[in-house]
Amino acid sequence: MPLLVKICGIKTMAIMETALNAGADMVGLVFFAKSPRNVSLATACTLSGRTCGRAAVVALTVDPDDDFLQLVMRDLKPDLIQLHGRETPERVADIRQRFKVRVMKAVGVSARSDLADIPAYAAVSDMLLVDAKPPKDAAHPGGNGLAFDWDLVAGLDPGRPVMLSGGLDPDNVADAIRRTRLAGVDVSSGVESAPGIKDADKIKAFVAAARRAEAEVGYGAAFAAAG
Ligand SMILES: O=C(O)c1ccccc1N[C@@H]1O[C@H](COP(=O)(O)O)[C@@H](O)[C@H]1O
Repeated sequence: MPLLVKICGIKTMAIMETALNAGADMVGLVFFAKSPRNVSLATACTLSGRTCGRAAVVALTVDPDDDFLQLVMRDLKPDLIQLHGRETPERVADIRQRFKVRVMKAVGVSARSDLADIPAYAAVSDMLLVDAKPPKDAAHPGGNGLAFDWDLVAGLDPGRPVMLSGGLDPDNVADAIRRTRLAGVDVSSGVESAPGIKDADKIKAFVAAARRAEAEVGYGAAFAAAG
């Protein structure tokens, strides 16, 4: 399978266009009021319209309630809901079933013991995202630009595609891909010039570096060989 590259926290048309032209497979729209990347539903719908099917639209939510999800599903119709809060496996299953939507559950990792929850989430999610566990006093559950020990998730295969995030940037993404060989990479802070301000050159550099590493590692080759 080809490597998936997600650019998260897009707020403007120009940056959406940059991410699409750079070759991002997934674009993330953040619905979290405390985030510098937060967008309104109306803005998200406008941004999403620009994709014209060139990338999957991901709605990033944190412990969303059903009323909010109903609006998101009615107006935005995202390809995927990213759940980046304290959603239990039961709640993930409930959202997936109730709203008939694909879900990607984020799991915070700082130690091997954090991987214990992965099988339960894999059983009820379409994809997983492993991210740095936020510090206890962090204002945000993600988007903190913090990396974790990638060796903890190297080759992780819970039966669902797993994306890597947390402190990735154009300079370290190739190493992260080589070391983990996960299904995809997701970035927010690492392609910004300031919190919430995306940098077009960094986005292009990030996607290019990820694609070079993808070719070097041979993503897709094993899949093709397997038939
Ligand atoms: O981006 C945010 O502001 C955000 C807010 C709340 C939850 C998650 C958020 N972002 C996600 O966090 C990871 C890591 O981001 P970073 O590259 O370390 O900044 C990524 O999946 C973002 O989608």
